[in-house]
Amino acid sequence: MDMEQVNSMDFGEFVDVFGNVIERCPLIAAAVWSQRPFSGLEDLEKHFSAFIDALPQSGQEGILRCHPDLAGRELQRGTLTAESQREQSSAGLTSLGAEERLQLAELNARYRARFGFPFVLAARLRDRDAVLRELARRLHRPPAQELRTALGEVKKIGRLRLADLLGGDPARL
Ligand SMILES: NC(=O)N[C@H]1NC(=O)NC1=O
Repeated sequence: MDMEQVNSMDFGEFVDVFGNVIERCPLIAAAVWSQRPFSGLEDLEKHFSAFIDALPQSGQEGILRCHPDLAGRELQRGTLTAESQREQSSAGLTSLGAEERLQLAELNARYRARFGFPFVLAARLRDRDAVLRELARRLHRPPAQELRTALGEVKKIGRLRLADLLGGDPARL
């Protein structure tokens, strides 16, 4: 898909294609569509990012709450989005042993109790040991700093998903 094709999409097509760039937040793609034409992948990514940055804290936390837990109930039930399933699988989270799954569930619950939103991290960029390490590390950080980090991870996930859709190199975004 090239930018000319992206820029010629009507609203419905655009939201169909880019609606899950930010997990379960098609509203963001709907808002970004009005900013077309886009000069390239980087430009498109900037618009997603700017929308997130412009939200009040309640909206930013809402975005985080739209994310499924890593190796959580949705994975067990098979109800993850296709993108999330692929990402969690690439970090080895779909093949955890019972003990690791329990450890992750316990840390996820502690994280959610402390911050009020789920632990979010770009799973494709880590293996399962790194996921556990990061979770244990971020659990103790000040809430304002943690919100910033978590939103940074949402943007990384979005950048990788955009690069998948547009055939770009995410490292060069
Ligand atoms: N909780 C969480 O980080 N979920 C996300 N991470 C990722 O890479 N895909 C997701 O759905």
